[in-house]
Amino acid sequence: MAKQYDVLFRLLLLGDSGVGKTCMLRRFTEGEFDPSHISTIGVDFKMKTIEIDGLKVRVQIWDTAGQERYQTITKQYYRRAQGIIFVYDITNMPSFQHIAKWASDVDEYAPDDVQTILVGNKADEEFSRQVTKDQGKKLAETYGMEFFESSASTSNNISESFIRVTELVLQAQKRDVNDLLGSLDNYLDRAVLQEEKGSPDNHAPRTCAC
Ligand SMILES: Nc1nc2c(ncn2[C@@H]2O[C@H](COP(=O)(O)OP(=O)(O)OP(=O)(O)O)[C@@H](O)[C@H]2O)c(=O)[nH]1
Repeated sequence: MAKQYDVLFRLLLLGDSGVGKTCMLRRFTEGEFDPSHISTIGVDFKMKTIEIDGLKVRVQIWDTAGQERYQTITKQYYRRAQGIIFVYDITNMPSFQHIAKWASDVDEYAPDDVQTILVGNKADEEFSRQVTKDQGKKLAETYGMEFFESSASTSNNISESFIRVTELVLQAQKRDVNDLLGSLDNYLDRAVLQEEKGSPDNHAPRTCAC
């Protein structure tokens, strides 16, 4: 059967337990919201195909458990991630403060070129807000990340967040390919020059010793 997509990217959701990672993923992949909280055990994943710049991009999104006791398992998934969404809950200040710890783990275990964004979820719960939008923006700036506030409940900014991190991964891949082609061009130019220099036509005629 013909492949149904052009590229496959691996994304990871990271953040404290209860910030809404599973709900965000379900909202994005299935368009549904379930208000019950069943903590993820270890990791789980869902797939979705989206179209960006005419390319069919298949995203494999890994939903990690926020609970400390699963960290040894979840860290094993950082290594293969190309994009990461850091999630905190705007009604839960500690979940925002812990982003620093999640980011430092990513520094340690994920590839250097991993693309990251920051998302403050549960933006529908304005009345219980503990983290201002400005605080979120500033933290994102500190890490050089783009920032969204989302709600898995109303679906506000859910697709936008997943699509944006996928776009960033795609752009990074294109840059890598262009860099590679640039190096290959340079290499070929140098090889042609060498070849021309080494060619007998370019040497002065040798005097015969005989
Ligand atoms: N009001 C509101 N509640 C939300 C939202 N997203 C998630 N929740 C609720 O928050 C609770 C936790 O959501 P989960 O998606 O299970 O959280 P999680 O981050 O996956 O948690 P772990 O699997 O333990 O890491 C659930 O009761 C959800 O209904 C949201 O955008 N708005």
